[in-house]
Amino acid sequence: MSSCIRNLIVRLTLKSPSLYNRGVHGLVTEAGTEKIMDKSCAVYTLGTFNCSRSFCSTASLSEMEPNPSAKSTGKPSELVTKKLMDKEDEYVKTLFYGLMKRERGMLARAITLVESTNLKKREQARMLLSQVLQYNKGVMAHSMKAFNAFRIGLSGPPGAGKSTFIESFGKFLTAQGHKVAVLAVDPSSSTTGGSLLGDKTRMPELSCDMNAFIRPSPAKGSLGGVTRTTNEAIVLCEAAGYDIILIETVGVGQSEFAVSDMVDMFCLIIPPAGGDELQGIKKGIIEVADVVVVNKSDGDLVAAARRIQTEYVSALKYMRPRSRVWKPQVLRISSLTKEGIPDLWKTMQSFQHSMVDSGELVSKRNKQQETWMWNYIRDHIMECFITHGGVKNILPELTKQVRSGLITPGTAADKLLKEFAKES
Ligand SMILES: Nc1nc2c(ncn2[C@@H]2O[C@H](COP(=O)(O)OP(=O)(O)OP(=O)(O)O)[C@@H](O)[C@H]2O)c(=O)[nH]1
Repeated sequence: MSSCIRNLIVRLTLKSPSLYNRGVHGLVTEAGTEKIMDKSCAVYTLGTFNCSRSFCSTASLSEMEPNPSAKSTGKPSELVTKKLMDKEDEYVKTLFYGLMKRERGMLARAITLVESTNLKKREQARMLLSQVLQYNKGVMAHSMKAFNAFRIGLSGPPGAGKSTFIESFGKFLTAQGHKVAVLAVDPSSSTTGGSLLGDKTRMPELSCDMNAFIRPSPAKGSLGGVTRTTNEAIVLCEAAGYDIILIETVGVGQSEFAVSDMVDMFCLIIPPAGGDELQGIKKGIIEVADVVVVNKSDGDLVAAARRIQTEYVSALKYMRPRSRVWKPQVLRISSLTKEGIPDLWKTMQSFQHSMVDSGELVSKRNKQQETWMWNYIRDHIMECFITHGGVKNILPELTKQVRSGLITPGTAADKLLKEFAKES
């Protein structure tokens, strides 16, 4: 029985000699039209395709035939830049198709590319990302969804049990057929020389799971740089078919706030302890939490976990709601016994539905795109600033003078900015 492929993104493998000889490279379907892309990146509208299967995300050309009544319009598309397909960008092309094929190794290499500071690689990363963003947008349009993946931010003080939680929660999700990516944001790794976040040894079972992808935090970088690359890694993971992205952060600097700016839902994980033990939690972070998870609610710790839950429930009552449709919840779980994890997932899904149905998720993501752009600009300007020859020459002396109180920080900043304004 043949059925028509409509409104879907389909990647073709280059198997059909006739189409291949005509230079046909792949097929992109877009909002009701089916398009075929040739090697020079011109995109031809070919009408509908017949397929022996109702849907497959990857289809070989042998399974498809162009509709004989359809005509090629021969119009080039602006969707795909010609540059991408040039020979020197073979690597970008390999990565893009590797992502489409959902190869974990290619995803890891693609993330390494976006993390690179090498100028040529940055250019390649930009090409890859524009292709991937276009692809993700197409997938969303065709599946009529407001998102490809559910992005969940996780934060909490050291020892709260984040990695134990990610291990249990991740396994719970993959058992339900989800594909889970774990990314980490840890700008402190630039000073400690290496990050433990996202370290696979902290999640031994999940790291062996074929439906999970764990990426440690980059070993160096400013918060701006790390969040930019994390934003980009999210987009790459989505293209590679991961439908749940967990972004873990340590409570260092402003990293939790940066993460809350790039996720759909922000989840604060705390241990059943108060006072000094909760010092790691920054003021204000509770205000951005959509759910507070009291972990370790097992054995002798259940009573303490209940007490903490009550405290947080009353604290949240006095906070100004950030959403019209969602009130932050406080749940108790045990990452060791896995008790409470199914209920937590239900709560997360209910959050997701409310946000999608109300349109809040779309506006949140739109706003996040803008924040991402500004972070990118800030990061780039800072990089230009500190690598500027003149600035580099006077920075150590001026810093010394500011520290010893000889000049005001404002005066030093003015001098540095004046130097920066000169040609390097
Ligand atoms: N009883 C109990 N202990 C737990 C639970 N979850 C984690 N732990 C323990 O808490 C300790 C810290 O757990 P981790 O998962 O390493 O905590 P973390 O937040 O990742 O810690 P950092 O790596 O320091 O950021 C370990 O000894 C865990 O075994 C839980 O649900 N119940």
